Amino acid sequence: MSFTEKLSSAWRTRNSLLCVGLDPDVSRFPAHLQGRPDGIFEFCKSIVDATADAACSFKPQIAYFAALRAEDQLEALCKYIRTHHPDLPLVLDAKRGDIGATAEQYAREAFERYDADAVTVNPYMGADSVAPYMEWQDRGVIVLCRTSNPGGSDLQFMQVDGRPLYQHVARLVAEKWNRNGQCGLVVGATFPGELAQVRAIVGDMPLLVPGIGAQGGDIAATVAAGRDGHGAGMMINSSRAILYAQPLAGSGETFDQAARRVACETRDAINRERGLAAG
Ligand SMILES: O=c1ccn([C@@H]2O[C@H](COP(=O)(O)O)[C@@H](O)[C@H]2O)c(=O)[nH]1
Repeated sequence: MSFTEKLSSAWRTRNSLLCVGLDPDVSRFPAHLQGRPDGIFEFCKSIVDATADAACSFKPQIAYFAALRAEDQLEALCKYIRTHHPDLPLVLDAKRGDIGATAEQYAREAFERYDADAVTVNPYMGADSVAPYMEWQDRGVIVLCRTSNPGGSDLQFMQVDGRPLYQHVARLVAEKWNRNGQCGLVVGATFPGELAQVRAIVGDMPLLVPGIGAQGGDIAATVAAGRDGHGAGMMINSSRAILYAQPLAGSGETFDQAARRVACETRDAINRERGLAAG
């Protein structure tokens, strides 16, 4: 099954547009997982199991693993997700971009080593820098378009031939790069106006939408701007707000139970804006 088929199926069967981001920050782990050699894997595994039925996908961010020389734990986590939650797409957030020969190696890293269903890439180096990922026709290639951070405007808002650069990226991907129907775009929830512009350009292409939760993006505005013709079309990512959810005072909640509660609340808040019942 291709990435886009798997994602469409997950949207339907899980009744969720929530992508759970896996950005493990050891300093925020519960005490019993700090200092353990497998602590990153165990933390993420608990989050994955606790949130899987509220999610349409998982998105590990590679930097959090690589910075701690914990790529082996990322490998183990990816294998765990594919074995225990095989119906949920695994999006490796790596934001790669380089010349073709090097991109071939990055593609192998994402799709062989980690066996991800999709990877995020940077379009700045152009068509030949993304071509090696497209060779993996059953995998997704998710291209940065209008990122969620304020500094994204420095380049992405530059006017080129009367239109902001991010709109050229959206058009280029939709009209030229997406020959196999395997592409998606990253568009931040922090910019719903631009999200609506991108949706108008790319039709039903899947969008990875980070920026709700810790970055403060508005769920109602995000759903209104980014939904596709079927009321889906987005993986709306939340990482820190779910991973480090505070257990309710006096409730005895564990960290993963708190994460589950926030994930379910976030899924339900998204679904309310889609006009769907909670749960
Ligand atoms: O434009 C972008 C692209 C990627 N990200 C990534 O998404 C998560 C967001 O984490 P939160 O804790 O929910 O803020 C993180 O992995 C970023 O690297 C993004 O935020 N914006």
